[in-house]
Amino acid sequence: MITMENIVREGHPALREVATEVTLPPSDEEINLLSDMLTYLKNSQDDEMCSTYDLRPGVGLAAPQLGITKRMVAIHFEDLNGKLYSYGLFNPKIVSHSVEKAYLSAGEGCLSVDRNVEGYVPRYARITVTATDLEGNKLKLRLRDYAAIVFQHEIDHLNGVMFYDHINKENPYTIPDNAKAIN
Ligand SMILES: O=CN(O)CCNC(=O)c1cccc(Cl)c1Cl
Ligand code: NI
Repeated sequence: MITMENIVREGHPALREVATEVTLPPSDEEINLLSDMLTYLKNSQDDEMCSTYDLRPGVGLAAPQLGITKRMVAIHFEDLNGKLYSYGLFNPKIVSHSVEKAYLSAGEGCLSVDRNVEGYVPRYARITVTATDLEGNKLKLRLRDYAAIVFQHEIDHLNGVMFYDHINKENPYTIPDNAKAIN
């Protein structure tokens, strides 16, 4: 099982590389890895597992955070309307996005960042993502608000981008232009 020991931290080169596309169909090793990434997220959202294995909670995880520069991400969370987003994705790609931006008023955090970095992270309010899931289905996901933000945080990891790269250096709490707050 994946634990925090497997997660690389700031300074590890994998976090600043552009990850490589996975050749489809994925190998058994790649399928098992992506499945283990999804399991990490589920474990990290279970109080027992969290305390037993000293896990930090997460709603997404990208392979570069394990030092593996492949375009694979796992997402697992329930939004405020109770909609479950649970995906293991190969080669996710943002194919279109809104002009409007959005940001989490609570800011963002990252398992690969062992410190609190304050400030608003401006992102697209709505995105369309194509990807192949763990079962080999080609997906086209239209995402908005919190889901859109989480997917962008993960896809950023595949491009060597950290959430704080987006924060305004002069004033971290600058309200980004044309952006709406998401609580
Ligand atoms: O790359 C994934 N992680 O680092 C997992 C830990 N961070 C989170 O779960 C998290 C927390 C707040 C906002 C966003 Cl957007 C995310 Cl993604
Ligand atoms: Ni992260």
